[in-house]
Amino acid sequence: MNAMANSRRTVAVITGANAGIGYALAERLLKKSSKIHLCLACRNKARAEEAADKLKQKFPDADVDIVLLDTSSVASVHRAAAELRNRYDHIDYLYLNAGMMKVTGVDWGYFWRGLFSSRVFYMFATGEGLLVHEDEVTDDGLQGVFETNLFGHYVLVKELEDRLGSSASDRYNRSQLIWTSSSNATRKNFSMEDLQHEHGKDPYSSSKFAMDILSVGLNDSMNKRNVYSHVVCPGLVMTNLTYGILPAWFWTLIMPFICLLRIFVPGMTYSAPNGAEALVWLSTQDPVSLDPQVKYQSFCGVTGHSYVNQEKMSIGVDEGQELIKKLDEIDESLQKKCSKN
Ligand SMILES: NC(=O)C1=CN([C@@H]2O[C@H](COP(=O)(O)OP(=O)(O)OC[C@H]3O[C@@H](n4cnc5c(N)ncnc54)[C@H](OP(=O)(O)O)[C@@H]3O)[C@@H](O)[C@H]2O)C=CC1
Ligand SMILES: CC(C)CCC[C@@H](C)[C@H]1CC[C@H]2C3=C(CC[C@]12C)[C@@]1(C)CCC(=O)C[C@@H]1CC3
Repeated sequence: MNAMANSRRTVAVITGANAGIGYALAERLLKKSSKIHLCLACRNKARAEEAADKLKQKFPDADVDIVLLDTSSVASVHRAAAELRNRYDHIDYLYLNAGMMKVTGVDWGYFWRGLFSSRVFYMFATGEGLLVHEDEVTDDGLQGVFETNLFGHYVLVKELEDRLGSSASDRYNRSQLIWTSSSNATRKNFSMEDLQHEHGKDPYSSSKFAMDILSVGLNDSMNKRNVYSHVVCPGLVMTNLTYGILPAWFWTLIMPFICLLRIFVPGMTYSAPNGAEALVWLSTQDPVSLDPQVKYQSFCGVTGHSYVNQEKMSIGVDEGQELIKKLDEIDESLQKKCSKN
């Protein structure tokens, strides 16, 4: 039995919920059950309020609130976690969805070569090697993509630990961590020795692969407390993130081509509600029955119907443990730095 079927109120917190996939997820969860309490965890107050108002207009009975959270700042994550602990004694679904990617261009030479090669469909499905990335350093002194996509979320999970899951005896008090990962996550862009991807060319892919490893590690350490972690790949979705790569008018122009491409590349979900399919589906599943080594992908048929596909990952539990140890070290060193200042 999952939390939806429980009589106490079901609480879902979604990071990056004011736009794109996070907002579509919020809408779809409310459509499915008006009883769910949603908390939109967003970095910008005006954008968060606008999203909450829009949801309340569409679902007048909905129970929606906001919390300010910037995953690129550990201080903000601590404040948000304290606020969430204050408001809720239990969180059923924690969607770790906020994310960013800084792209300066598309490698069109690589694209055209790929178009006439055997890796053409893989290229469209993953975008591997097609984008030219840049990164920044945050006020915490960490790499921006790493902190925003992964580390800030990890600290949030740690800070909310006593609001997640339960003692093993109360089997209904389960929590699910649902991470928005990506098909772009590849092992070859990740190194335990360069966790923040200071020296590499694809910080986004690195952060998403680290997310896949982290999820496996969290299952190992948290399943006994009834906390289950899973990664999702929403496919290629038209959001502010993709409009940062190519303009909206271009994506609209090639929409028929993208829909046709679904014959070979079903991850071309295109719309945010389609992209949210696997995120919604996971909330309906008994997490105990799910495989921690599977990535849940939102797929779409040519006619536009979305469905969930499961892709086996190949990640060792030892890798998960090692990553957690390294993230804890970064967390401790930041805390030391804070206490000195
Ligand atoms: N679009 C796609 O094709 C794919 C997206 N994804 C992933 O899906 C997730 C959602 O992205 P998507 O909806 O596409 O993109 P959007 O840019 O539309 O949404 C991203 C959300 O994350 C928020 N966000 C960004 N940085 C921070 C931060 N530092 N602190 C808190 N919130 C932040 C944004 O807030 P704000 O509005 O204030 O900027 C926004 O709400 C990301 O993790 C992305 O990597 C994965 C695969 C494919
Ligand atoms: C004619 C067009 C379809 C050409 C577009 C080429 C590329 C810009 C895109 C092809 C595959 C896309 C892709 C992403 C970004 C845009 C592409 C590279 C992502 C990397 C976006 C973020 C993700 O998390 C995964 C996406 C995979 C596919």
